[in-house]
Amino acid sequence: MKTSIATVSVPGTLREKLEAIASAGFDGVEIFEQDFITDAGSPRDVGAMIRDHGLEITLFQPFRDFEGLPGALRTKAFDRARRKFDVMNELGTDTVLFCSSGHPEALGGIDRAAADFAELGEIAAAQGIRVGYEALAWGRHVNDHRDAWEIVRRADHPNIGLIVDSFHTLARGIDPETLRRIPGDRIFFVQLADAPRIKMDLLYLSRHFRSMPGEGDLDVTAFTRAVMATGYAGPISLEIFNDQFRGGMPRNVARDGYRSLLALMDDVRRAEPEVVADLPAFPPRATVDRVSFIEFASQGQDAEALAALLQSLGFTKVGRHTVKRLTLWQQGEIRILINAEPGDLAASIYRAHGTSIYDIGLSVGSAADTIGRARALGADPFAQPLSPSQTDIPAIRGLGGSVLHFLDDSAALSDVWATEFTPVARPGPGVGLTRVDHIAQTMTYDEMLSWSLFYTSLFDMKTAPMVDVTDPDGLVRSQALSAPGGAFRITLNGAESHRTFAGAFLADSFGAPVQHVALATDDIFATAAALAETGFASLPLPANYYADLAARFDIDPEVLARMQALNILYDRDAGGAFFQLYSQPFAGGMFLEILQRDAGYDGYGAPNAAFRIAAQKRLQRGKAMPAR
Ligand SMILES: O=C(O)c1ccc(O)c(O)c1
Ligand SMILES: [Mg+2]
Repeated sequence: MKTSIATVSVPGTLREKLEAIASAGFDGVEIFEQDFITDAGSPRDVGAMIRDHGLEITLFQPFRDFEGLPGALRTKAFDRARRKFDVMNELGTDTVLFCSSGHPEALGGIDRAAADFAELGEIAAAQGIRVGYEALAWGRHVNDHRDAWEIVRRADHPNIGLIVDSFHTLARGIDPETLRRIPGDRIFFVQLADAPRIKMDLLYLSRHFRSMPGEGDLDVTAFTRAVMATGYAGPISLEIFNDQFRGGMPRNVARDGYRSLLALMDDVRRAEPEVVADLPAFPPRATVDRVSFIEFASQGQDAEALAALLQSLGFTKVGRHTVKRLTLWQQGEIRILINAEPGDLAASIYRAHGTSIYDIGLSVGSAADTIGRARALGADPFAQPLSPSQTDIPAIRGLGGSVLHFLDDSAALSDVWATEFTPVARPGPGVGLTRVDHIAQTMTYDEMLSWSLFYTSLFDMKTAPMVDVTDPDGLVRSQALSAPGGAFRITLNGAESHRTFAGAFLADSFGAPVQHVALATDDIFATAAALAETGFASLPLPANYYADLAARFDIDPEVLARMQALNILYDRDAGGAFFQLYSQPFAGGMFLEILQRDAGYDGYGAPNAAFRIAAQKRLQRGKAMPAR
């Protein structure tokens, strides 16, 4: 299988694009004509530069408005084609994409278009060129791959074939199974792109909102399975027009593309093993059973303040690391570490970001397989010097330079707590916190797709629809990802403005990755009552919020009064009820959440987010204002 990506998908100058594409691991590139024209090199020089990067030119594109034109326009279109074939020969590529015409004077008619392509086929054959015809979803007369195929079939020329693009088929709601009846050797090229399912003009959606396969809502896997089942053996190429990617870092965009393409082809292979050839073998998506630990980087007085907060939340300091300045706090199955070791990554994280959660330990089916898949998909492995008594726990880099460690039931990894920590106390009674429900990460809006791809390509996790959260000073987009049964949940919060609570946290902490952690209890009223005794300060909510709850839901007035007294928030959906309680912000905008969810409630209390943010900001402003 040959992997490819269109130059239009990656930001930068042509040279920057090629460097990024080659280093991500692609075999080839589609040259988007504009990227070639803007370069100062001759076609031969550009071709040589591409090959010097170890890349093949898989396609030259696009040639627009060719078929169905009358008179002089038709003559000019053929002349244009000849000139472009010459350029292609100098560049060193033999396949070109002709997209269906949008020309206002194009006449339509399947036989007219077929006749144009039959004639073009002769010219192409003489110049050693293969022409692939693609139906644009907004083409004037041809906007469906089935019609494009009929034109190619009737043109009946060996140098004229079909090009299919998942966007054009899936965004129009055309059943991808219809591809299975096209002979694979008549398909000259395959382009892949995903997109969000939003009602929008298709041209606009395609030119601005395409995304890497797996980042959107289209069934690119079904499309690719159908194409591969035809026997198609040419390049598989990404063609992604996306506004955010245009402003991104070339290397990151190319790396994400390669990651998404490999994950996709692996899915196709697992569904239809006989249709995918020469894809390197790597393990399936990892199953995450739970969050095994959460590690803070903190030192000195900040670490003491954090320890006091954990104590007020009912955690017990149960262990001290045998060699490092690392303490282990526990309650239920929740383990929290505070790392004050001077030489560790934790120390540099603390210096750069202040107290922050920089390391998350996940309990997975197989730590070795998880690392195997992560490496295959281009994740960065993480390691730091260990003392001889320390266990080498497999790890990779996560969001914002943070770390993800993987633990499993293997002999070496299952007893790290016993072997590396000296017990200092038995866990106390606690306040009823049982497990980590979810981890909330904050990033810029432009990074959201990249991080959702990171998690969904590596772990068995699904994305929930994006929701808008209003902050008094801007909008925050929030997307949840969850493993089956909610065993592991992450919410990604994309801030567009530094003035939002999320954006200010991001700016003030120089990009620290975790803004809050939600801990589960089976009885939030009992937990809140216990917390009232420990000196824990919850986030106060206004009476208006509770009046609104009373209006929206049928809550027993006595229960509602207790919720108000304890600052408990509420939500309900068809699956059940959901209760939340927040800590006051600490360490520059971090906070903790305590929640109780019915088994059937799969959300995160999104309707409450705006009230939570307003309350947090009110508290911050109150603290910032001098006492009078
Ligand atoms: O948006 C376009 O014009 C365009 C051009 C070439 C393609 O292959 C495509 O899918 C879209
Ligand atoms: Mg295309």
